[in-house]
Amino acid sequence: MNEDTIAAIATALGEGSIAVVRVSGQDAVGTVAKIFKSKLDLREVPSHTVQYGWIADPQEDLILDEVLVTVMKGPRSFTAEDVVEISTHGGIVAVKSVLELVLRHGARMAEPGEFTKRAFLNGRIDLAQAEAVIDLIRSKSDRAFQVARKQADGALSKQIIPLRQQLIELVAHVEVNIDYPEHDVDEVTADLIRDNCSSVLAQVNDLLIKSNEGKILREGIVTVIVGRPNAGKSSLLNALARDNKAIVTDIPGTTRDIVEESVSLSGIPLRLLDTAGIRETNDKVEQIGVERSHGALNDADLVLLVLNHHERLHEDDKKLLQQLKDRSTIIVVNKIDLPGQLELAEIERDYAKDRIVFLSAKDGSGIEDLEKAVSGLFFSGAVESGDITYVSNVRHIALLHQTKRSLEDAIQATYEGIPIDLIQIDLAASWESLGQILGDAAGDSLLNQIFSQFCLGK
Ligand SMILES: Nc1nc2c(c(=O)[nH]1)N(C=O)[C@@H](CNc1ccc(C(=O)N[C@@H](CCC(=O)O)C(=O)O)cc1)CN2
Ligand SMILES: Nc1nc2c(ncn2[C@@H]2O[C@H](COP(=O)(O)OP(=O)(O)OP(=O)(O)O)[C@@H](O)[C@H]2O)c(=O)[nH]1
Ligand SMILES: [Mg+2]
Repeated sequence: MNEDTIAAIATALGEGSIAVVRVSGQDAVGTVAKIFKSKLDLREVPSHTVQYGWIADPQEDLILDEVLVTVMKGPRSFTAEDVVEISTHGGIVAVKSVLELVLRHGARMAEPGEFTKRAFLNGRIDLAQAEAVIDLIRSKSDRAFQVARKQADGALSKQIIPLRQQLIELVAHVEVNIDYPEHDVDEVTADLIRDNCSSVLAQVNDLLIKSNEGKILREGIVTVIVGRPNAGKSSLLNALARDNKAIVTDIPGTTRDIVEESVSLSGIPLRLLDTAGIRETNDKVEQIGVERSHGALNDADLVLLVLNHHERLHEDDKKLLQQLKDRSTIIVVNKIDLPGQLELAEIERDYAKDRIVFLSAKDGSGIEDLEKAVSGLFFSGAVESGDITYVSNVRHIALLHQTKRSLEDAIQATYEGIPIDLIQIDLAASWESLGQILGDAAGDSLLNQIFSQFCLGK
């Protein structure tokens, strides 16, 4: 258990109705008790109760704020240590002055992710669950949230733990049965290793297939091309597919139904969907097309928003720019072969430069820049694929691959007359790499790297 008591603001900084200072550690109750005035002494109150009172600077006899204080004694708390939460009035002034006072009375400022790190170090959650907490905070869609939610509850861990158990029992069993390690494996032991490794391998493969990577490799990233009529969406699909798949005319409202095509951009498989141009229309068929465009947009992993370089921004463009700014979106400024009218500054307010690509779907110039932008997004992990999966974290996927290789090596070795003590090394390695997913024996540098991605106060 950690010696020192940490504190941080747990809520977003900005105007809001309530803000929370979170304090955790051995002396959390004692620290807050020094600055909290109420009917009861905070050191005496029952755990998991809320107290009404005032935060006051005892030296200056100055009242800072009227608050509610929650006491949660370890181990029944988020960190498994004593936790005290102070709910202050919203806005940054009240909460900052309360935090400063807490820091002057014995707590130290928490590092980013330190509360969750303590929950891990104190054994309340494993590393895969802690990592899911970051995904929870970052998730931008209901589905991404659901995936993270499941993992935070230990869905992946629950599948890994029995596999590790099976492997450790195998290692122990083989250990007892080898009298002469330098000799070849006898048939009974070889069969035992093959049976167990194959069954674990099948389940590891299953996890990999269900992982994001697996889904993307099988089905491609669902990529929707949207924009106003005549922006050049169908022309872009054709340019990327190197084929005249979609009908292109200069009549706005040409595309009515969704046109689908699988393409590979720098080796990344995309399922491209060309959609009807989004606008208000009285044409019944076109209306249905526009509805389908919105539907496709909701289900997309990646969005290519096509704007016409030769025209000024339309209200419909502005709406889409706003709607898509928190999604995995690339802005495609098309028709750069024509003189520019588009108000770029307005787009650059909400979109980073590496998310904006200039091209001409007509003559093909700039298509490579789009490829670069897509692979940039993909490899940074910003593109999240739709389905509920257990494994979405690249660290977990890499460790599952490592486990798979060790298991395959062990199975192979039983056929090649390799000494048993060498096979034991492969078995132990597979047990260890599975354990690393859960954070077994995780080193400081890995933990720092993971937890530093958190926000302050988490
Ligand atoms: N005010 C507040 N709201 C919050 C959090 C918080 O820390 N504070 N959370 C922070 O993310 C989330 C809730 N997550 C939590 C997860 C575990 C425990 C906890 O105390 N677990 C103990 C005891 C369980 C029990 O009493 O049954 C345990 O699992 O041992 C608390 C909050 C969302 N809302
Ligand atoms: N000059 C120029 N014209 C282009 C370019 N891309 C598309 N066009 C022309 O713009 C017109 C509309 O292109 P489409 O690809 O059909 O546009 P769309 O966005 O699919 O339109 P809808 O299906 O009606 O929503 C056609 O006449 C294209 O030839 C480009 O890069 N440069
Ligand atoms: Mg079209």
